[in-house]
Amino acid sequence: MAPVPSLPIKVGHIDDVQELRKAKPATVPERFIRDMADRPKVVPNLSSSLDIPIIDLSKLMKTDKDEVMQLKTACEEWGFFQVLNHGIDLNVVEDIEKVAEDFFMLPLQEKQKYPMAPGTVQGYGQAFVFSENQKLDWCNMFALGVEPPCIRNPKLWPSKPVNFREALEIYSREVRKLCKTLLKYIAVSLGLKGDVFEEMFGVAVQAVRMNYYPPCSRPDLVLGLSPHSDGSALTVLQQGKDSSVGLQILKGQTWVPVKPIPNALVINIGDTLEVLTNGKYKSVEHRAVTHKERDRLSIVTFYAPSYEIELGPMAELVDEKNPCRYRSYNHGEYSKHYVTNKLQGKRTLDFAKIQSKTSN
Ligand SMILES: O=C(O)CCC(=O)C(=O)O
Ligand SMILES: [Fe+2]
Repeated sequence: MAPVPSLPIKVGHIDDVQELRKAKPATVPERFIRDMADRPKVVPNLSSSLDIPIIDLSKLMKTDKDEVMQLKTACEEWGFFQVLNHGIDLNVVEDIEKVAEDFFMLPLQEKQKYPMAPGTVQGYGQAFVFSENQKLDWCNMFALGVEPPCIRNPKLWPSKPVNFREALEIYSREVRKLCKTLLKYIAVSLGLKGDVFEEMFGVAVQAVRMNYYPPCSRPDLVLGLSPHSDGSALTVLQQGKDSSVGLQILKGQTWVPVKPIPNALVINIGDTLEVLTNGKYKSVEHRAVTHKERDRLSIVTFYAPSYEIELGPMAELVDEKNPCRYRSYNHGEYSKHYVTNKLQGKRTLDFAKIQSKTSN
């Protein structure tokens, strides 16, 4: 979450979706209704045979060869996996969920004490809205920069619920450890030294976004969150315990639902890792859909290198068969590019792609 320009941005009136839900208008307001091609197909109870891979971290930490292979396949073929035995205490996971839920359930007036200014990405509101005619997501967001301390905006850290700050600090510390561990084994799975990312990243940037999706009377017309890939190196996503299925990832031409598994965390490869691995491990487009009766909560941590570093494909992953597919750039610049553009699939990564006939 890099700083964003101070140009005035006109986004028009943005309805708060929780308030809309309470008011129960006869129709969904036009700004939320997607163009035909972008609408989610609602396929009731059709359980997809495709499931994203599951990785057991306790096995990885014993450098179990099979598990490292599974991780490699998960990163190469899916860009997404669920991690079991992630080592984060259940209380820590439950506490963050509780404070996030309590925050979203506060009266609007209280939440609006922490507004996300148009064109910025921290605070309460809707991120990635840059114009009056842009379609809106059926989602309320609350996002905060966490590490390093210089990216924090203390005015946006809420005083209610009272234990919010403490729960977020503890959770973020644990997720940071998890990201470092995962990156170590991701490096191993690439045949690289385990500490290669840790050494390269400097003081890593960590931000959290809590997404709350109220039920929507017409889930067939709206999206909870527009299709996008994450700008991070790695993302850790916690799905609320009682939440409906909502996250979907694009595999080929199919949107595959990510079914919540109790006590698992969802991990995905972000754009930064795609660039560093020269496209061997790709970020994958994903989106959220809504449900007619059930709400959904997700708590998402983005983990990325320091804004200071220059990055590009790692030399070990570039050769004659795998020519360099991305240019080198400053990570802070990419972050700024990411947060100043609307979410539109993987288009943000065009920033770094070297266009060639063979690139995809
Ligand atoms: O709510 C979800 O499952 C998706 C969230 C997400 O992709 C994001 O916040 O970047
Ligand atoms: Fe995402």
